[in-house]
Amino acid sequence: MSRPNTHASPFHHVKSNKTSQMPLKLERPYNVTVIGSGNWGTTIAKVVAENTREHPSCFAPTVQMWVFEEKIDGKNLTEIINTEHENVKYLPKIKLPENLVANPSLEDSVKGADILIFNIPHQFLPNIVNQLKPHVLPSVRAISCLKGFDVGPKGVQLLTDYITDNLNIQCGALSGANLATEVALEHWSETTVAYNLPFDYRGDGKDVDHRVLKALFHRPYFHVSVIDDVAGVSVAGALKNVVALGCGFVEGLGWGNNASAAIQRIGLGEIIKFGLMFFPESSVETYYKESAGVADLITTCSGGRNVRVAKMMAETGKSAKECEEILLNGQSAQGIITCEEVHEWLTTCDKVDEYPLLEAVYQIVFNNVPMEDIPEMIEELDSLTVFAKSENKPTTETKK
Ligand SMILES: NC(=O)c1ccc[n+]([C@@H]2O[C@H](COP(=O)([O-])OP(=O)(O)OC[C@H]3O[C@@H](n4cnc5c(N)ncnc54)[C@H](O)[C@@H]3O)[C@@H](O)[C@H]2O)c1
Ligand SMILES: O=P(O)(O)OC[C@H](O)CO
Repeated sequence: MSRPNTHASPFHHVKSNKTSQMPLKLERPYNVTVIGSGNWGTTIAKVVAENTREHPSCFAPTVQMWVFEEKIDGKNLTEIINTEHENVKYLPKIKLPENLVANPSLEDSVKGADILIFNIPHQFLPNIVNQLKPHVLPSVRAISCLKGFDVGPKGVQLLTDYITDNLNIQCGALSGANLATEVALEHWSETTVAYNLPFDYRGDGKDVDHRVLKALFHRPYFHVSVIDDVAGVSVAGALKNVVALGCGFVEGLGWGNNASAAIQRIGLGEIIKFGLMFFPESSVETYYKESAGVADLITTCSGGRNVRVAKMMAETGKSAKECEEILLNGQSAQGIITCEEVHEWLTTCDKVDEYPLLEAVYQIVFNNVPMEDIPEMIEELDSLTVFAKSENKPTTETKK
């Protein structure tokens, strides 16, 4: 079954040109804006600003970074970033390039931009996109670093498609095994960028393509692979956060590495199944070959914010929201919202039973189901004889 009512955007399905060995020559340098300045938003802005500074013939050196303004000890965060070159709240102790300019005005930050990089917790996307609508031309190209889905009248939608549909611009995705602090410290890692050329592609050297994106994101410490599979990259990035909550539960219960590995194995299976069922354009190879696939699952389940929040839930009995607030100082654990979106969608299409782990995480987070029940909740039911819990007598339940 694929998504009902999915809007067929005029943009999506053109295969991109491959990265070639020829030096990159553009008709003019592109202006780049990063929308968002949290833990990952600031890190990606740093990566990009280092590259724009190094390649002035391809990119205007100054990178605008839109900041959701807030006061830190009575001072505007934008002012602190622009004078101390540090995001003291969301990425402390990391020096930012001086050509990265924090801007509190969304409208002003995108003025003249050729490339927009979306990097905010995805619950804020609808509001941001609404504000941007009058200010973004269709010639602009975008990359989304967001993790999550939009579930609404169009069914389950990728956030890249949400951006395309609402702003009428082509949008790709960036995702990988990328804990922000490690990338910010310039420890080596890999990432995946997925992008398709739009139908109104203006031609080599006149538009954003795979080579431009590689030049924009690749650093000696941040190795970029550019592919076409926007759906695969997006599905893997969204769902691994839900799986990471499951890992946090078993870790917090003290069940050890074997239990965490079991959750990741089952999680990977459900991620691939979800991708192929609802986004059949995604490629199974992306889930196990790309950094955005299994590698991101592993790193997120080892040291991400979702695993930390879930572990604290197990250890303290506090709710997900309470733990997020206590642990993350304004940052967001996206798995909490994503498991709700996934539950809503699977309920709508009557497929909840086919995703026992994703559903178990939702039930634990939102309905206080005991996390100790995880093994029974995720038991694979296909052609198994299951013992009815209460009476301890065999029943035969077979998955529909
Ligand atoms: N942090 C990571 O390690 C990491 C790595 C890869 C991908 N991601 C993904 O990147 C995306 C952005 O994550 P992040 O870590 O940069 O954000 P974050 O979790 O640090 O969130 C904090 C940001 O949200 C902003 N914010 C708060 N209220 C807001 C509002 N009402 N409107 C708009 N913005 C508001 C804050 O100003 C701050 O910039 C997420 O989808 C996340 O899953 C994160
Ligand atoms: O800290 P998390 O759980 O939001 O995950 C971080 C990244 O997505 C890891 O690649």
